[in-house]
Amino acid sequence: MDAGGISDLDLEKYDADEQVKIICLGDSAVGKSKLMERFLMDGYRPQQLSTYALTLYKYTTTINGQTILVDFWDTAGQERFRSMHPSYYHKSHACIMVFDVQRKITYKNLPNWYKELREYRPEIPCLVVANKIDADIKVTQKSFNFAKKQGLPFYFVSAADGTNVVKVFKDAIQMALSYKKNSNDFMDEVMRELENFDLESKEETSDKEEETQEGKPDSA
Ligand SMILES: Nc1nc2c(ncn2[C@@H]2O[C@H](COP(=O)(O)OP(=O)(O)OP(=O)(O)O)[C@@H](O)[C@H]2O)c(=O)[nH]1
Ligand SMILES: [Mg+2]
Repeated sequence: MDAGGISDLDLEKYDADEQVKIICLGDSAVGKSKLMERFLMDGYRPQQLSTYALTLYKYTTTINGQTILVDFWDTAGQERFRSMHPSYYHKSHACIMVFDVQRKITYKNLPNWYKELREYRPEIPCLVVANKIDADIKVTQKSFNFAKKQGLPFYFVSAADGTNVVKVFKDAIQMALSYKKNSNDFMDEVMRELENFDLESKEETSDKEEETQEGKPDSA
């Protein structure tokens, strides 16, 4: 909208039929940037320094003959301070909230992220993503009930091997679009689909099994 200097990317905007903004939330090092990179470049570089500047990824896709421009926002490492600048949330249409299945603390912090999200964006679709399942596939049998309690769609993913990454981002785009169009149809459809989802069926295991290596940082 605010075209200062018009770059090639800005020009795309004017050709797009629809434009949505999708934000990513979650503790540091849960894999937010890797997930974006995985989806956008279908590649994965195992080592990278934390993000220190806000990164905006532009993605164009065609859905039902319409050109959709998606702005994916990745954080500036502000999450270390447990709070994002309000402009991060401004006019966003969907949120991908990520935790690391190998570090329980990142799961425990989800309610804080969710609370802040809802202060700024009470209604936007929010997808909960359990990342790094490649490190130990058994985690998909543990119960992570936060999403269920809040009535949010939940996905087990891996930025490392790509499991479910495309699914999450495609669903996020669809939900962002339907939010913008003020319809809950797609959201309902996804919730129904996820209820029958294979991995989800094993979720009623005990809370104990949720214990992982709490506080253990990823080795660099
Ligand atoms: N095993 C495994 N490691 C991953 C996966 N995704 C990310 N990582 C690793 O986790 C670390 C953090 O990933 P980032 O994508 O930088 O995490 P981030 O959430 O963007 O972190 P900040 O930018 O600091 O907020 C990196 O060392 C990645 O290589 C995954 O799916 N599996
Ligand atoms: Mg990052």
